[in-house]
Amino acid sequence: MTSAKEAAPIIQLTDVSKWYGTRDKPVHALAATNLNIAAGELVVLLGPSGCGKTTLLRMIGGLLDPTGGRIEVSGKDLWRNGERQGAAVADLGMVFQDAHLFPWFTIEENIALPLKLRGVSRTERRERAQELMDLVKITGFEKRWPKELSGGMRQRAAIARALSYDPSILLMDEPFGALDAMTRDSMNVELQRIWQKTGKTIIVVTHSISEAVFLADRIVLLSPRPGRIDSIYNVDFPRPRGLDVQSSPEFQALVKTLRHRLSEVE
Ligand SMILES: Nc1ncnc2c1ncn2[C@@H]1O[C@H](COP(=O)(O)OP(=O)(O)OP(=O)(O)O)[C@@H](O)[C@H]1O
Repeated sequence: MTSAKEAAPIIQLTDVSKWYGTRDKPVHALAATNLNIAAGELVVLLGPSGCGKTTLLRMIGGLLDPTGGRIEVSGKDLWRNGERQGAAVADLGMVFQDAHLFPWFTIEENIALPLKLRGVSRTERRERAQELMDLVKITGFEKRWPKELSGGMRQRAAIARALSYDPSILLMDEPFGALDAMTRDSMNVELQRIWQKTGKTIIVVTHSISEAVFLADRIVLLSPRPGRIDSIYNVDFPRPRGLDVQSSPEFQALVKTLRHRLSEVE
C-alpha cells in the first residue's frame, strides 16, 4: 500500500517567494521555498515572529499572490499570470485567529454562509450545518448569536464554516492563539479528532512549540530575514494523542530541540 507521504502531494510549492513593496524599501518576506504536503497530513508551520508563516499560509490559501514560483493545489495551479484560479481555491478552507463570524447572523447562518453564496438550497444548507455542528460539537447553538458563545465555541463554528463546502485542505492561522491555555489545549485535542474523522489535509501556523509537537505529523521550522525553511521535523507519537503525551520524555526532548533551534535562528 502507498503511504500518504508517498502519494502525489496535494500541495506543491516550487521556488515560491514573496517580496512586499513598501514606501521605503521592498521587504523580502519569503525566500524561494520548496515544500510538498501529502493528502491527509497535518503540518505545522512554526517560527519566530516575522519569519513569514502567515505570508506562506496566505499564499497557499490564495489570499496573497507569490512574487515568484509556483503553487499547485490538488494538481492545479493556484495562480496563473497573477490571477487566482477558482478551481484550486475551491479545495481550500481558512480559519483565522479571530473567528470572523458575522454578528447579525446566527451560528447556523454563519456556518452555512459559504453554501448560500454558492447557491445551495435552504434545506440542504440546514442539513449540512447540522452535520457540521455535530462534528465540531456545538449542536444546540444553531439559533444563537456569535456574541452568546465562548471564544472556543466561536472557533468551533469557524472550523465548521471553513468545512461547509467540503474542501480537502484546511489552513489555520494561529486558530487558538486568542484562547486561554486550558481551552487551547482542549481545542487542540478537538482539532486532532476532527482531522482524524474527516481525513482533511491541515496546515496550522503557530508560535507555540508544544502546540506544534502535540498536533503535527511534520513541523516546518522557518527562520527570518528573509523567511525560509530552516528544518523539518517528523513527529511520530501515536494517534490519537492525549494531553498526557506532553509529559513524556520524548515529547519534552523534541520541545527542547525545537526551542534550541528557534533560539539559534531568531
Ligand atoms: N503587507 C505587508 N507589507 C510589508 N511587509 C509585510 C507585509 N506583511 C508582512 N510583512 C513583513 O513580511 C515579513 C513576514 O511577515 P509574516 O506576517 O508573514 O510573518 P509571521 O511569521 O507570520 O509573523 P507573526 O508570527 O508575527 O505573525 C515580516 O518582516 C513582516 O513585517
